Amino acid sequence: MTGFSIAALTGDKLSCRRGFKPLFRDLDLTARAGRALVVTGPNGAGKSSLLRLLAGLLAPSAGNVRLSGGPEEGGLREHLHYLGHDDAVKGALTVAANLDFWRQVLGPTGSDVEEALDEVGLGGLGRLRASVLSAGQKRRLAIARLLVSQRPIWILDEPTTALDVKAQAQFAAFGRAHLAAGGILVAATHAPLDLGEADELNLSGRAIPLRTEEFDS
Ligand SMILES: Nc1ncnc2c1ncn2[C@@H]1O[C@H](COP(=O)(O)OP(=O)(O)OP(=O)(O)O)[C@@H](O)[C@H]1O
Repeated sequence: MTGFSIAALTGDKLSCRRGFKPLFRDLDLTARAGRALVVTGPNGAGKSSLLRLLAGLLAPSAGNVRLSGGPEEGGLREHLHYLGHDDAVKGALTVAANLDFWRQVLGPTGSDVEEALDEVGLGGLGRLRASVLSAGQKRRLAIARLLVSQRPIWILDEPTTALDVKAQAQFAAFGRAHLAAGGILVAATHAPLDLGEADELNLSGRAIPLRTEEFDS
């Protein structure tokens, strides 16, 4: 992997609402190159919502997200990989065609398709229709997107869901290699990810209590 030059992804005074519900307010965070930021907290605490804010997929109700250092050109979205809960696998396409699609969309700057499938343990399955993959295999295919295009920022929502123990260890190795290359990695998780020394942002206790008038507005 090549070295990356973006120094940090920062959220300043972030506030978030989902529907009528305020989730958190005035949240400051920094994800630094070379050190994972792990977002934890109970179900419904707002981890996925925060990751969507950081990825530019959801607008904060206040505050902003910014990059420091790195190339001037391109917005945040051109520099990041976002893996949500949904694996974004098209069942009607083959495994290889799914990955090739993402390689073209995200930029073919990493491993080629066959290589990446081998790396995630899907070698030999490229010609299979993706609809027949198991849940863990679909997650492996989603993780292969991280390998076919080199992007400095990885924003990952529960990346090891459905992965067996070996695939979890493989994912951890990919994450550590990304960080060693100077990448930024933010992950929401309920389980340890084995990414080396990491910063933790725990959203429990940050939830804003609902007030009845918020149901009425
Ligand atoms: N599109 C939406 N519209 C309204 N409310 C939403 C929407 N998406 C999420 N929410 C609510 O926001 C809250 C936080 O959801 P979020 O998915 O961010 O939590 P989470 O911490 O990632 O949870 P989990 O650990 O269960 O994945 C939940 O109460 C959820 O119902």
